[in-house]
Amino acid sequence: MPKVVISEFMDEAAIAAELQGFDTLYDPGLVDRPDALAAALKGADALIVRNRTQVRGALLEAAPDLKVVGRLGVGLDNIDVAACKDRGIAVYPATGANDGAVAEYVIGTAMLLLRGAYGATAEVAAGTWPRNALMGREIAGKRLGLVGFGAIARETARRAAALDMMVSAHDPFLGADDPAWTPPYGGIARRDLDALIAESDVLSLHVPLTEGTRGLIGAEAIARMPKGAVLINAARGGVVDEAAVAAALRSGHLGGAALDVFDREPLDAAAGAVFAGVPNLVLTPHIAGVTQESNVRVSAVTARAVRRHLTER
Ligand SMILES: O=C(O)[C@H](O)COP(=O)(O)O
Repeated sequence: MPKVVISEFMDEAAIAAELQGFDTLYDPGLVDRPDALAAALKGADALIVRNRTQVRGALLEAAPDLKVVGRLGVGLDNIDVAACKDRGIAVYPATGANDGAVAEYVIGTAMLLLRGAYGATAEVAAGTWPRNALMGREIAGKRLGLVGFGAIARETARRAAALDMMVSAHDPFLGADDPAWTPPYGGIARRDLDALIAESDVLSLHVPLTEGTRGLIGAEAIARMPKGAVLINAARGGVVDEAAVAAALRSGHLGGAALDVFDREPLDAAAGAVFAGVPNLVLTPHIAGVTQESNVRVSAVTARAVRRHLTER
């Protein structure tokens, strides 16, 4: 009976539906107990992870029988994909299953930060009536700039267009004749990165963390964004310089920012100190892609891929 180890949280109904008949160990706390995880991996055929379990080096050494890794998400930066390939271990990301969740996060934070009206509950309840101070901006007519134009960015673009935004994107891996630039709801303006940064009222990042994207949006790039622009990073920490974002919000050059991902996760109190008292800032704990609905989809897709790999090969 194939043995499956699951080291981070997932939807238990998907385990019951897709992995019945397997010797399954579901312990979402294993990620924080490396010795227990290594012991559990002895004789394991499959491992299912989110983004915290580091599937490389010592872990792979501890799992000589591993045949498949299921990734409950799309980013693969916690997996040494080349080492897995060398060992004949298949890796299945949950491609497409959390696109909508991230797209809603981007649209939601863009509207929240442009409007700026939703943080006054205590003042209003206390009898202050800050109408002029809370006169914010509409999303309609603003230009959304997408850095990277893969599946999540495209879902974001579709929602943005429905809200009457203008949409531009930069993606060096997508040729000018790719049909993605001309979706049925209207054209996406194809831009180089400098032009995109200079013209976007809302700039949203949709790239993996690589040598080429680390530090992509630093102080210099932020200075070239229009005054009052909103920056959203629900992609990967390290693509954005967090201290530069904090400084630009304090100076008022940026009108708002939403950061869901960080150079160091979890963000500890020392690393988070840079954000203390910074205005117009939304910080969330790497949750843009994780909703109740996406957890169900991601878990089903991943468990199914693992089951098929173990039974149909
Ligand atoms: O890569 C992803 O899909 C997101 O970062 C979410 O990842 P998760 O599996 O850790 O929720």
